[in-house]
Amino acid sequence: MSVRDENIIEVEGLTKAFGDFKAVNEISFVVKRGEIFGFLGANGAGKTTAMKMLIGISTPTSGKAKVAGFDVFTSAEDIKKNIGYMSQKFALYDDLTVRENITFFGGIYGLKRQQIKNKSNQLIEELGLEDVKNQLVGSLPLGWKQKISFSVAMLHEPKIVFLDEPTGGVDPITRRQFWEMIYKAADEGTTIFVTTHYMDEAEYCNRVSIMVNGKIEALDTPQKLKEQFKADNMNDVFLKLARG
Ligand SMILES: Nc1ncnc2c1ncn2[C@@H]1O[C@H](COP(=O)(O)OP(=O)(O)OP(=O)(O)O)[C@@H](O)[C@H]1O
Repeated sequence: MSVRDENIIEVEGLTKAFGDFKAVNEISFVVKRGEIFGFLGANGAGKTTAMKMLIGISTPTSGKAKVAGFDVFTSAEDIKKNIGYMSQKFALYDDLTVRENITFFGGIYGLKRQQIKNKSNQLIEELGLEDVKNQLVGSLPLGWKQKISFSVAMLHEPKIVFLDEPTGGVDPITRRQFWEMIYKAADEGTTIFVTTHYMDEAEYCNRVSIMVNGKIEALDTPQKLKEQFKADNMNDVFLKLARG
């Protein structure tokens, strides 16, 4: 693993309030280049809200954050060009073929026609999609869609990729394959910021933060967290924290 000593995300006292309710309440952390950073928390803990601020689509109420060197308040557009994002709900267009999806998103990310062609061919080969490249994405199993979706989020070779529960509802073998793709991207220097509800996946991260009611209550390597909470596995760590 090639975690480098360069801060690619810097967050300090970041807060998002909806009226009187603070969905994200003064969170602070840094993420290093090439790191796989797990962003955990129970439903409603504030993960998606925090992630939306970091990808430049939601303005924070207060605090500071820099992503890929750009300020979330003043340079949200630059952030969007330098990151990839795979959201929980939106994956790909079901009524476009695999190749059409790649071409469409390549265009959105500003790739040139030849680059899109090269990337599509590379991706189809790497994912073994030759036989299904002209099929509608809607006809493919969820696990395939997720893998294509991840590759599409990486089309423009972003410095960081944000994955919001990328493996939700997918079988364990496909989840494992998905994580192999994550490792490969991290080895190549891409920073991975990932939320998950699967605690076995938390073990695969370099460091993990755990959010409870808008605050980060723990942040360390899986090994250190297990020691700190005298737990056998990340599931126990999570339960101890979430239950208070
Ligand atoms: N636009 C909004 N207006 C008001 N409240 C909101 C808004 N968006 C989110 N919230 C609230 O903020 C809290 C955190 O929500 P968020 O979606 O960030 O949690 P999460 O940790 O991502 O949960 P999940 O795992 O279910 O996606 C929730 O109580 C949610 O109802």
